Amino acid sequence: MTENAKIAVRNLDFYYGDNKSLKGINLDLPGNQVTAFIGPSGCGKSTLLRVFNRMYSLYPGQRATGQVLLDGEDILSPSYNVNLLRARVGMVFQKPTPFPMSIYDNISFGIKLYEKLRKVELDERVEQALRQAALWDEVKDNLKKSGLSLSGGQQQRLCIARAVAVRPEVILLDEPTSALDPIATLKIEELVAELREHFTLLIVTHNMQQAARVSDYTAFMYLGEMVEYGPTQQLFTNPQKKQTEDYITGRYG
Ligand SMILES: Nc1ncnc2c1ncn2[C@@H]1O[C@H](COP(=O)(O)OP(=O)(O)OP(=O)(O)O)[C@@H](O)[C@H]1O
Repeated sequence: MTENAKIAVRNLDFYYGDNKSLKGINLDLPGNQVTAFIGPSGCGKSTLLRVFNRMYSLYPGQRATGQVLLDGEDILSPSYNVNLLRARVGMVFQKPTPFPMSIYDNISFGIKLYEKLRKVELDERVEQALRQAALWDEVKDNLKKSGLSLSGGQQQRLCIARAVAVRPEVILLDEPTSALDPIATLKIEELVAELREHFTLLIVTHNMQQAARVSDYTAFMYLGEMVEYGPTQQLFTNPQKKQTEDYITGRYG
């Protein structure tokens, strides 16, 4: 394992029933960086992302073999507590999914699951999370309003605030801008770049320009395999594999 790997993936296979969707993945992901996962539809990007917080374990018939080491500890081990894992590895989905409750409660809900805070401390944490998600100025006078009353882009930033509020180490983003307009998309991209100061971010995107704009490292996947992984600039300007070159120049996918 390289010394600065926050997450090290070792010989990871993933199965939906009998269907093998990830094949022998090996990867070292650095901390406090943004890594983008790209590749044609069905190549396994979302499947891989969902392994990092064991989201798949909610579904019978889905299983992973191999190792995923978070700071050296195997999170796939049955003895690794999944609640602890979800606190360490947060997730933001494709469609904004605020809870049907107030903006304040959307944020405080997750914090209360893990910590007992006094009201003033909770207020501070809610404000801090909303500031980190670049949403505070827009909602500070309306914290009691429903999270569902916000625009799509604001709702997605609320979901990011909800994720950062529990102070995870890693944040998984599964195509977080695909339901948003270009301006809301730009805001989320800027936010992702800022958040790397405090978190390790892993983002699945269909959009190669987005990967090039927001990420430090890019992983190109094809048919369940990790074809190429490296610094984003190198992968886009000087790919080492022909498959990568074909994909980024638009020859397939
Ligand atoms: N719930 C499921 N049951 C069975 N097979 C699945 C399931 N979800 C995904 N797969 C299969 O696993 C493979 C990888 O899918 P995955 O969704 O991870 O790809 P992806 O790269 O994220 O695709 P997209 O860009 O279209 O979201 C595909 O062959 C897909 O058909």
